[in-house]
Amino acid sequence: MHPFSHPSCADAHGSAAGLAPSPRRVYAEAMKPSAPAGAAIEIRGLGVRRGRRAVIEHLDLLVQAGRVTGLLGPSGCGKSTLMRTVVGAQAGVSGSVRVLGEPAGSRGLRRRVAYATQAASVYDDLTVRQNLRAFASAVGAPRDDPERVVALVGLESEASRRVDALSGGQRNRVSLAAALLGSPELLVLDEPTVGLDPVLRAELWELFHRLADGGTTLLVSSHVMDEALRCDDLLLMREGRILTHTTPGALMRHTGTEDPESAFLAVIAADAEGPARPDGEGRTP
Ligand SMILES: Nc1ncnc2c1ncn2[C@@H]1O[C@H](COP(=O)(O)OP(=O)(O)OP(=O)(O)O)[C@@H](O)[C@H]1O
Repeated sequence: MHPFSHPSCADAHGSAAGLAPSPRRVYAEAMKPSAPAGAAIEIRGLGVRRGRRAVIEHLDLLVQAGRVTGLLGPSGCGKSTLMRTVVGAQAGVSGSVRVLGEPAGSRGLRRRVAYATQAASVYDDLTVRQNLRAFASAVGAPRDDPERVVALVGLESEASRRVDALSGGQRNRVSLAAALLGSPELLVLDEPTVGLDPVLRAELWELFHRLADGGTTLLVSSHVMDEALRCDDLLLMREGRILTHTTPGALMRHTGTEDPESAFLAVIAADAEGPARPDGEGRTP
């Protein structure tokens, strides 16, 4: 994996065959995102145990290639665990997790997948440029790639500064820049916009979409529900489950709410209405 490193079907809700669809089924069908061909991440029957706890159980998920998929949910719901699983860095995993057509964590994915963790993994006693040169060499990125990625994350004026002299948000952007080295096909970014002001946050989301337009797949976590509106596809997660896999537009339309926070609450309420039916009418494509 890249040094950073590169280091669902959600619930089923439906009516019995031959009967008019229930409101819950209509809701579930409407919440399905558009499904362009090609899944970058395919997860079947995932379970993850951390210590004695089952943190994720029976999770199925397809993440479409070339899109920005947001993974949103409250603190402790399992976002980081799911991301670590996708990059092959999580122990205690059962089920099938395939990434770009290969088992998660395979050697063949080393340079194709990049992961930026919540805590910036950079050398404090090196400058931004020195950090990026070191990581570029580790992943076999082109020689001029450090300058390219520094510009992408808007850190040109800090490139000669030591990382320990940077703010928390700037350090995180160094980490993000490192993940961009070598132009990986899948970027897994754990809360990349934490600690950033609104302008920088908006710029980073623009960057994510530019990368996706160029064919990169991005899985981006956040616990700030407002960021949901910036994603192409949305995964709303709670207590180790994907409650729904949708798009921002469909989420707002079908919950009839005016803000993502209320929409999330509406999804939780709908989920609590009844048990899922194992009839394949899931919300995930
Ligand atoms: N090392 C660990 N050992 C045992 N349980 C853990 C460990 N790390 C996390 N957990 C538990 O796993 C669950 C999921 O944690 P995870 O870090 O994946 O959540 P998260 O949604 O990313 O949270 P946050 O937004 O706060 O980062 C939590 O209940 C947490 O307590």
